[in-house]
Amino acid sequence: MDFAKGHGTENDFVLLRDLDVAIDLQPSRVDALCDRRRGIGADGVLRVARSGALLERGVLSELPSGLDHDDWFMDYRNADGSIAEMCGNGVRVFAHYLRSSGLESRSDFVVGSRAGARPVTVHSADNTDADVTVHMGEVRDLGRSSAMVAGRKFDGVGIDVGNPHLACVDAELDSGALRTLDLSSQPEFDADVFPHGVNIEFVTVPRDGAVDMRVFERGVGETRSCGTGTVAAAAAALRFDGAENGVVKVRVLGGEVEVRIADGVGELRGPSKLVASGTVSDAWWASLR
Ligand SMILES: N[C@@H](CCC[C@H](N)C(=O)O)C(=O)O
Repeated sequence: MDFAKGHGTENDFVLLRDLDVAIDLQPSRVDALCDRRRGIGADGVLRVARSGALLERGVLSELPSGLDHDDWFMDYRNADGSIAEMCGNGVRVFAHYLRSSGLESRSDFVVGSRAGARPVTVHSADNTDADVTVHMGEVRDLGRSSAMVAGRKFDGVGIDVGNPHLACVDAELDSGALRTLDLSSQPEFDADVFPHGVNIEFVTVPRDGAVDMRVFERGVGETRSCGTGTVAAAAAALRFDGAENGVVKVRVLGGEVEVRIADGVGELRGPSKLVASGTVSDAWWASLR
């Protein structure tokens, strides 16, 4: 089984090219593949296939809105094997892989996700680096909620970007305090508001159009970046300033991305890097249960 490894601002993925949808991605296998000691190591897995093939093989029960059979589909799995609706950094890396592997030659095309179609613009791409904009769709308000970290309460706003987020812009959180926040375990959150779990962003107040962010991802733990999380953080930061629309630079542990929010719709621009490719041992893969 061939794989590629890539990351978007150090949110890293194993990509599996599976146009026939023949690979069984049961959770225990994804978990092992993403394990940084037992496997290759990654925050998630991106199966590369077309929407129609995933539908025919029963991986999708229906085509998400706006997708045609021929559209590419990013079949995303979190490191613990759970399925998530969307992954913003993943879409950039997925689009980069399509271009670098020769599967796609256009600069503008659609990448499907369980949250629906996510059109991309590939501004530049070579075999290692790319610069990609993802049209992230609707940014929906889920109301106010809060998270607890080490006995400290963080107020935030629930935001749906295809997947659920709680973005906590905190006036007392400067970049130093953000750095020392202990995100080694799951922050507490209100399961009545987020019955399917939530990705939680801790965000400094906007200054000169930029914020710093750390994130604890559902199904993964702390990651060095989360693309959908940066869109949620940008929306929350704009709202903190009393604005609905604008452009926000979001600095994460693994780099920096630019988010544009206009009329309730998000756009994410940032880098992608492809760092390796190789073969997963068939015997090892078959031995996983
Ligand atoms: N890292 C991703 C988000 C991946 C999914 C998330 N963990 C979830 O369960 O919703 C991103 O870049 O958006």
